[in-house]
Amino acid sequence: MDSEGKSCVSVELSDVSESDSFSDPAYQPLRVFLRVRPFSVAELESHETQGCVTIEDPQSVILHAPKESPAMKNCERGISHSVHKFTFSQVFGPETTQSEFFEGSTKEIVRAYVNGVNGLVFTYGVTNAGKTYTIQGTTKDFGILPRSLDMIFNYIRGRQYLKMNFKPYLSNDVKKLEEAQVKQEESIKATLLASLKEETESISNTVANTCHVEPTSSKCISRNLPSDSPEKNFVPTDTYWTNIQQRTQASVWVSFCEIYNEYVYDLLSVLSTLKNQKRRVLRICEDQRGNSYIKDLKWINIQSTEEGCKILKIGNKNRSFACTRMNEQSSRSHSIFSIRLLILTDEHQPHVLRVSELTFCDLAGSERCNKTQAFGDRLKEAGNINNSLHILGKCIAALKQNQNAKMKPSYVPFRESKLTRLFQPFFCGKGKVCMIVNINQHANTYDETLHVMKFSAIAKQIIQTVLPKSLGDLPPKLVGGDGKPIVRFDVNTSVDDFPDSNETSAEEEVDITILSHEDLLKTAENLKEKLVAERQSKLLLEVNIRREMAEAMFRQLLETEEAWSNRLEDMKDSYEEKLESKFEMYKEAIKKHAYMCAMEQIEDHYVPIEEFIAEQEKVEERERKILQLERQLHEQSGRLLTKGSLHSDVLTTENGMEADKVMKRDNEGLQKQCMEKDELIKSLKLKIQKLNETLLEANEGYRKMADENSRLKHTIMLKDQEMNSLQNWAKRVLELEETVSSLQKELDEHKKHFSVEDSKQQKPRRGLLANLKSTVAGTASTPLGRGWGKHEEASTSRKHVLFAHKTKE
Ligand SMILES: Nc1ncnc2c1ncn2[C@@H]1O[C@H](COP(=O)(O)OP(=O)(O)OP(=O)(O)O)[C@@H](O)[C@H]1O
Repeated sequence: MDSEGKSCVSVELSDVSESDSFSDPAYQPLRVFLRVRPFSVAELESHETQGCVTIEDPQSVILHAPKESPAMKNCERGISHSVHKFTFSQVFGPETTQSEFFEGSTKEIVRAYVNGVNGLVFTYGVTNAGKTYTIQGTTKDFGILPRSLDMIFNYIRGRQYLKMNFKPYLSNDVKKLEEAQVKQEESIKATLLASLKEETESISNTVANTCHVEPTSSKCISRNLPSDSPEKNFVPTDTYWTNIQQRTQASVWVSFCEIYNEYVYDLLSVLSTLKNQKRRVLRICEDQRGNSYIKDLKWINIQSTEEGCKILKIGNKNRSFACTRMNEQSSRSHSIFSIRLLILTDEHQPHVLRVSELTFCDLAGSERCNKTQAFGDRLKEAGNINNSLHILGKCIAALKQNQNAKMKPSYVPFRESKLTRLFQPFFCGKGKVCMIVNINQHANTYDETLHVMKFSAIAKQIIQTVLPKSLGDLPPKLVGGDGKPIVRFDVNTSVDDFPDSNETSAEEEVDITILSHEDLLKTAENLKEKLVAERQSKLLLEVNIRREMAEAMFRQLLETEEAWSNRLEDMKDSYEEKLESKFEMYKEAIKKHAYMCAMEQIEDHYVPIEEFIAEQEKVEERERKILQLERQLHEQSGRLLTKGSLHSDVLTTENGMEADKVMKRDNEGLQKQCMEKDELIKSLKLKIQKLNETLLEANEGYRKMADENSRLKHTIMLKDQEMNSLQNWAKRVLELEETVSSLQKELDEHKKHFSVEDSKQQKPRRGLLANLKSTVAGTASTPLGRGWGKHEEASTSRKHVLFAHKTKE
């Protein structure tokens, strides 16, 4: 890079060295990896712009803004840089294989996971950047998820607990199932796997290439991994495990769900073929330790990588099935695949030693809806995706800020979206997090990619996560088939150490009549907080949706205006062209007509000009002769008169008679010639007159053309006026925009007002019912309640205004 380029570089990670000091994975709770997708054959053939992404070294990458991109334009205006440098835990270039990527990114987390540390791996990036490819891979080249399953089964090989009577329960507990329940589990699993009949063959073949399934079907040995692969020689580092491994066994359970439009759906629920059957929405709850879990989510026991892959395929199938039915695109939802590893001890009388969870989340494409031109359902969908990713960004930014002891700790809004609620335990010190940033090298998605990189730059700066007091690190509980606690799994703890088994396990299942006064107050307080958070998130969502709607409408109006003005311009041009061509046509016709007339006349009376001149000269010559003869006649007569007086009358008479005869002859000849010439002159005058008439006709035609011309000019003027009225419309749209922003400010003020008023609401503690009543009444009568009502009215009136505008349109 030249010096000029260097001066343009904005280094996004100022504290790289600081985070590098935590190079020991044990101290690095969040690692951020970058994977750059290679160009596809089609992209290479279409000469997709290259050179936007340059990998500088294994930790850093440089983005160069392509020409004509908004980023480059901003750079030219001096608003931002054209070159950005980003650093990551590791950068994987386009040539990286799936195996190399797994080794370098996820393996560490799986190693910790089998030793009891929870893990979260999520992919982030724009659509088509390779997120799904990285997590799932292809049937020929597995992604990190099948590879992790393979590693887990390799690890527990020979120590696998094959019965299904210990099942994951709530967030971190285990349920011991009765015989009947075990049978039910087995039948659920069989039904689920049967739903993949047709694909079974191909999966078996593919997985057989990866795993060699032993007769028990529970043991799977990697074949596609090199013989010296660390997986094969993997030795648990956990000393505790090593000491007790002789009597430990492991049971693996998986779940697969998706978050679509802020609703959680189970992808392992067998869907009915009925067309109008709606998918069941699942709820996110919290256990008494504050850990989130998805209520009623299906957990399926798997006994090999092959089964895991089948479950993945079934979930994908259900996902795409639901998508086709609702006309969605798969990348419009966040998919979450979780693996729970139950470590059991004592073969004869098994107890659960610990439970660990590894979650893979394939986030929806992070592109913004402005680019996708979304409306209606698509806009709502994009709004929800944007919102959940935005809240994830807010949580990450808050976590980053809270690392700084000098700054006031800020609220981490985990509860504002389903996604962050589920991620919360991982970000709160309950495990390791690995963020995989996927990017492609397309110039046309450069701005989105830059946005993704900036997001990840903040995440990369998180070097320490929080552990709130409410999230105590209690060991898992064992409950019976009826859901009542049996024992808490701690080898050193007896059953007696545990409090009343009727403790609340999920917030929505609380029976308030059994709660003490203090607990009730706490519950009310919690509910109030949740209500506030819920309202805030809804408000935020509404503001976002409104803003995006307004933007979309404004864009649409601008486009309409542009289309109309283009149409007007086109019409103007075409009218002008038509006018010009008509005018030319008439001109040509007149010329032709005049020429034809002239030709006709010329044919009838054609006298070549030379002849005409010669004739004229002849006439002039003759006139001169006549004059000469007349002069001679006068002279003669004069002389005759003189002679007559001197000579005899006889002579005079004879000579005079002779001269008279000659003169008479000459005179007659000349008169004849004169008459002929007069005729010629008359015919020529006639010709000139006819030519004049033709000229008049041509003038008349020209006058008509001029009239037509002025009429068309008038039409153009009218169209100009129409265009002006459209421009007035555009101004009105701008005014609407301002109204929307002022409404937004109003909403913000309501929010502020609410939070101030809420903090004032401290009531004296009284009896149980009185407290509840006052809490409810207080909430209803708060300025927020009223403000909320007002806001509803305002929003309704705004809707009316918008509706009125739309009707006008
Ligand atoms: N590292 C890679 N090597 C080869 N091909 C890749 C790689 N990464 C992605 N691809 C290919 O690129 C295409 C898009 O990848 P993928 O579907 O994983 O993108 P995505 O980010 O999950 O998209 P979406 O958000 O729309 O679901 C696929 O055809 C995939 O096979």
